[in-house]
Amino acid sequence: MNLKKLKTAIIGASGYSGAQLARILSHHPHSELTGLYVSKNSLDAGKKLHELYPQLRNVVSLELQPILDINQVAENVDAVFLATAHEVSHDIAKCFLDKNVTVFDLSGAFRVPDPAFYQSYYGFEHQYPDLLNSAVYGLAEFAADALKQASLIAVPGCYPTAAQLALKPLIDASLLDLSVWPVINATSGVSGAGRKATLTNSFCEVSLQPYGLFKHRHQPEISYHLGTDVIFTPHLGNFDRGILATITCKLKPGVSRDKIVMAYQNAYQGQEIVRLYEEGIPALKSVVGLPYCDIGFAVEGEHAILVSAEDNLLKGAASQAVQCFNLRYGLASSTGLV
Ligand SMILES: NC(=O)C1=CN([C@@H]2O[C@H](COP(=O)(O)OP(=O)(O)OC[C@H]3O[C@@H](n4cnc5c(N)ncnc54)[C@H](OP(=O)(O)O)[C@@H]3O)[C@@H](O)[C@H]2O)C=CC1
Ligand SMILES: CC(=O)N[C@@H](CCC(=O)OP(=O)(O)O)C(=O)O
Repeated sequence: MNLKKLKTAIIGASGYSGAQLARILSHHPHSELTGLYVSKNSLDAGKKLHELYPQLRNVVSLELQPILDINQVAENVDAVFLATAHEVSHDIAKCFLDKNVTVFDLSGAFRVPDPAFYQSYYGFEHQYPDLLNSAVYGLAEFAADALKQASLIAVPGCYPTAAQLALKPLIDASLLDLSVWPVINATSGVSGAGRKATLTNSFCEVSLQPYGLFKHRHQPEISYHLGTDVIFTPHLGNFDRGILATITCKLKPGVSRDKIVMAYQNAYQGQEIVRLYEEGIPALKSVVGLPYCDIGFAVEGEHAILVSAEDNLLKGAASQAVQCFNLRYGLASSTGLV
């Protein structure tokens, strides 16, 4: 492929997903990583990224810069990755779009095209309904065509990625009895909460525990994009990285194991990043540090249990954003990732 190197920048580069992006984009064959940005008053401004993440020594050489003039940053890049809080992404995406910069937003600011959803689940009034309508939801394995024309890409949430990759092929193939809502139980490592210290994610406080029961913002994100109601319960686990989702669902009468295998194979044929287990069940240790989502399942009578595993910072955030970048610019989805 003859694509020139595209100039890229990361906003929120000192955060957990921003640092993963920096690692990936600094050796991606079609990215020239030109800037790593943090907030205007960030205590990390002026530091090299490897001062925060020693594993990036000799991998990423750029310094973290305070974002003083967004327009100036926008004038000098082709694509920007927003690894920032929802409210920050919401406020700054338009500045980049106005300068014809393609925006890959890792936050939830543009994932569901319904302004009322933001008031209920994110606690702010969305100011850009037109952008909500034009944003492409970047569940990479299902969005290749839409991504080719996209200017604003809403990278799915970490739990929604794991849940949808397991459920969507079976829903699309009409194998599930959706009068019984699929039940998604998923456990995330603490890095899912971001780098800023809080009491709930401090070492001595973390203990395996469900949270956000019936109220987590990822439930409507999953339901909207799957087109069906679900019960979603996230759990916080006492490990740093990874999400494991265990999903129970009811099959339509007569649906066999073979039909499920076929539905997954049809959906993921040629998709390197989703790995199907025809035997065995995925575990976190097989995906942490890697861009894959592993999917396995078991069937008993009219029920199936689906299991998906991913690294929340990679397939759940940074590497999926790079898959979207690849597809946006006509590259193979896994370029620079495997
Ligand atoms: N962690 C995860 O597993 C996942 C996260 N996400 C989403 O990705 C986004 C980033 O998450 P995560 O990496 O965890 O977050 P972190 O809290 O780890 O990092 C946030 C980053 O944003 C910077 N920042 C804060 N305010 C501003 C600002 N006004 N302008 C520019 N930079 C700013 C912070 O640096 P400083 O404060 O020093 O300026 C830091 O670099 C969030 O929207 C999150 O919901 C999505 C999927 C998974
Ligand atoms: C363990 C943990 O706290 N996880 C985060 C979700 C991860 C994430 O960042 O998802 P979004 O991009 O949708 O915010 C949470 O439950 O809020």
